[in-house]
Amino acid sequence: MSFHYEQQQLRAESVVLGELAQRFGTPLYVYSKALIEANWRAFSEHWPSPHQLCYAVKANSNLAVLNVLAKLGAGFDIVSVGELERVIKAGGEAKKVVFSGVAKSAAEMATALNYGIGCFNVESVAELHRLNEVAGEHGVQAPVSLRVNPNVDAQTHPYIATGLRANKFGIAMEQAADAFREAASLPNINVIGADCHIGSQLLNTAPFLDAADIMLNLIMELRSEGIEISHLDMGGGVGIAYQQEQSPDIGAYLTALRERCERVDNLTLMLEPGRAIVGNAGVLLTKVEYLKPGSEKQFMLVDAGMNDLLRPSLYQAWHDIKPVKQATGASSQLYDVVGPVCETGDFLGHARHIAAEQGDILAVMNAGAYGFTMSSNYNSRPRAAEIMVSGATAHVIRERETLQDLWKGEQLLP
Ligand SMILES: Cc1ncc(COP(=O)(O)O)c(C=O)c1O
Ligand SMILES: N[C@@H](CCCC[NH3+])C(=O)O
Repeated sequence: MSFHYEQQQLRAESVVLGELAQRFGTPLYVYSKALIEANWRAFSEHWPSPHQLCYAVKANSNLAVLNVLAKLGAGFDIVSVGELERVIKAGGEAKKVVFSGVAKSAAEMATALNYGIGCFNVESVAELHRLNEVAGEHGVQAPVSLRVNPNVDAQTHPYIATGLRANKFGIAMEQAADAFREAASLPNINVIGADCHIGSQLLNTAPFLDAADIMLNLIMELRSEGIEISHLDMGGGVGIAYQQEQSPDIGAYLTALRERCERVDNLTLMLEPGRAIVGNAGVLLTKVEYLKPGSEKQFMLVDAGMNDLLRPSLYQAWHDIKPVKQATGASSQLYDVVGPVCETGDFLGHARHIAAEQGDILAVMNAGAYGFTMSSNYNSRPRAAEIMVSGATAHVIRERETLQDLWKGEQLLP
């Protein structure tokens, strides 16, 4: 299944990636439907009842991806009205949506209330008051969970750690109980949950379990005061193997989490996985434009850049880079694989041994999460097309942007 070589050709399920590059051009994102489904089931099959899994839409928000997950019964974690509208368009149910994000506007709150979303994950007391007002204007009570910042070190890249005191996310642990009391006193707020999300790409599950203990203690304290928290949402963050790391065993993690939660009665558990669902289910195909022997290094110049896949430039993230055809005759050499964007920081991989020559197609692996969703039009580069493979069939799920798309809405002065 998924991405593998067969007769020296890299395939997505049974589709040859080199043929997709020829048919649809590059740069090209390609996803495996079967792998997305298998990743989802790794969570849902280990997850106790009552439960709700909310896929984090920011990881990959293509409508086809959301639709595949909606059909498996997924809920969704969103951070904007744009993501909410995508979920609805893709057939997701508003009541299974949780709305995270530190700076929700009043207009976004109103739209979410109109759709009847499942829960607002509120991240500050100021936001709580705004939501109370907006809900009042709509004559409804807003279902609310407060996002707590448990001050646990996620042991991940500093840009994607979110659960430390110094981070902007959630309500500080020291202030959390008071914030819940305040929430419970507001007429248009219905406090139903508590949540946290300590960071992304965690390879060790111990910080999640530490955070769960902290959250469970808080929930017990609040319940003893009559504040009936009915769900605990532990966010996303489960990491994947980009290099040779050992990724967490989902079953073991969920079992450990479940055992901890058993000490609180009638508590619904929720999770918001993103990367673990789509990360390894996508690749970015790119063509070698030139080989350039420098005086110090050799460069492999490819047609995908930091605007297509930002992770290496932003986090020094490592993605494996493989030729889609093995044994082409090219000899393996050491290259910096760099893109066409006018930035020294525009690279896909440094110091890689690759056997490829001009015109060959490479696959940048594990690019299904935070790949296309973080892409941009920098240097006036149209964004890539996206393909979803299912068995032997390749479906275009997003057309390549055209040059006309680039200046849509722009106006010359009169
Ligand atoms: C609130 C929230 N939930 C879920 C996620 C998904 O995280 P991941 O893709 O690491 O599972 C994120 C992103 O880090 C997030 O900010
Ligand atoms: N964008 C990040 C993950 C951050 C998730 C947002 N909370 C990445 O590519 O790894």
